Amino acid sequence: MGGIDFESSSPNSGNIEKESDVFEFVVKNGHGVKGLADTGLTTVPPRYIHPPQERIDRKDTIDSTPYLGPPIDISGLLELGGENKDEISKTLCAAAEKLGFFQVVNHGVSHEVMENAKRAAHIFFNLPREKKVPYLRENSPCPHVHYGTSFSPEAEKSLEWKDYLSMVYINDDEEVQKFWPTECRDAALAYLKSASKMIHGILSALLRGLGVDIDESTILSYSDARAVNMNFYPPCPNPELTVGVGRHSDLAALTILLQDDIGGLFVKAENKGWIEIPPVEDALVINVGDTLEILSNGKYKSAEHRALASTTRARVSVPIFVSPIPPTTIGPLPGLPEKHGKTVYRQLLFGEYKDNYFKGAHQGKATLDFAKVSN
Ligand SMILES: O=C(O)CCC(=O)C(=O)O
Ligand SMILES: [Fe+2]
Repeated sequence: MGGIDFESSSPNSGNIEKESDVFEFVVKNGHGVKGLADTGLTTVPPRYIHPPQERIDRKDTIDSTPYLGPPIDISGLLELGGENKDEISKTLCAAAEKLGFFQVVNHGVSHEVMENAKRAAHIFFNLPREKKVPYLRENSPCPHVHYGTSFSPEAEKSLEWKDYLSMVYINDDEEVQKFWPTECRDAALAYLKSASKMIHGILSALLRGLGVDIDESTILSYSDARAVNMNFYPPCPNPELTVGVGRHSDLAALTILLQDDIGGLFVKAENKGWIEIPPVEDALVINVGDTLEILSNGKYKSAEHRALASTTRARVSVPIFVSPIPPTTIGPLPGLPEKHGKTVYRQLLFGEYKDNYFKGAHQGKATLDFAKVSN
């Protein structure tokens, strides 16, 4: 892992001692936290140090057994006339209700497709800065692709030890996809496409499992927009002082997360404590996002989660965020408030919810307050 190419970077590179220099170097000049890690620093700069209550310590986790079952084999859900469809659907609904996170196997995405997606993430983030800066939000040729670091650097007191690339997919419009970086376009598209059947199967099972009438076109409308993100957590000298991703719940209806073999994904279990979702070869992690919590009137949990960087290896994860498009109304499905005897969330546009979600720094589960009915 050599040093960074100071020649081609900013005028103040080579001197990133001051906090403002760190921000300039990592965020503004697009070196990312990868560029910072490559300088060979031995302690994280103050801007990366999180308050003690936000830091992640594996020793503080609680036993996952009551919350996280074994990976769920969903092959029967995806096959035509699959035998144990009902049983699988019930298992998925119970997991979405209990923790909001579960793992699936036999989901239709091949080992090769998953390996290629992770490899593409490593390839992209290992590119020289010059190849990545064209995708910074302010430079990006298309609103459907951007490269960045941390969640909302301008708004955050402490930054996340993470760079990411986000690629939005609406349909097979090659005009849009042609703006995705060539280094990861094919791998991201193959992953997205082979996950499609599983996404529909899981979303249908969860929505139908709510026990109210819902038609096929409504189910489909909640997954009209998909984004593949590639998260990159470079090796970190002090993972105990910083966070890879801070506490948040996802905006999406569903998230399909491909994590590598390093581990470090932690989920809050019913306010009892944090559990780690262990890497399982060929499994995908599925989690309920805020949108599905809202649609389900609070029955399914959009759990708070966060991620830890590793001292020795670069960790990658590749989530697919499955959402409606902005003009879609979200709110408890008709009939649910009556069934539950209460209305937890109001009806609002997904676009309104999204704008509020991205307004500032991560707020844990507080984002959901925006959609709560006022009492
Ligand atoms: O990297 C991970 O394991 C989690 C990433 C995550 O939570 C996200 O991208 O929303
Ligand atoms: Fe997340």
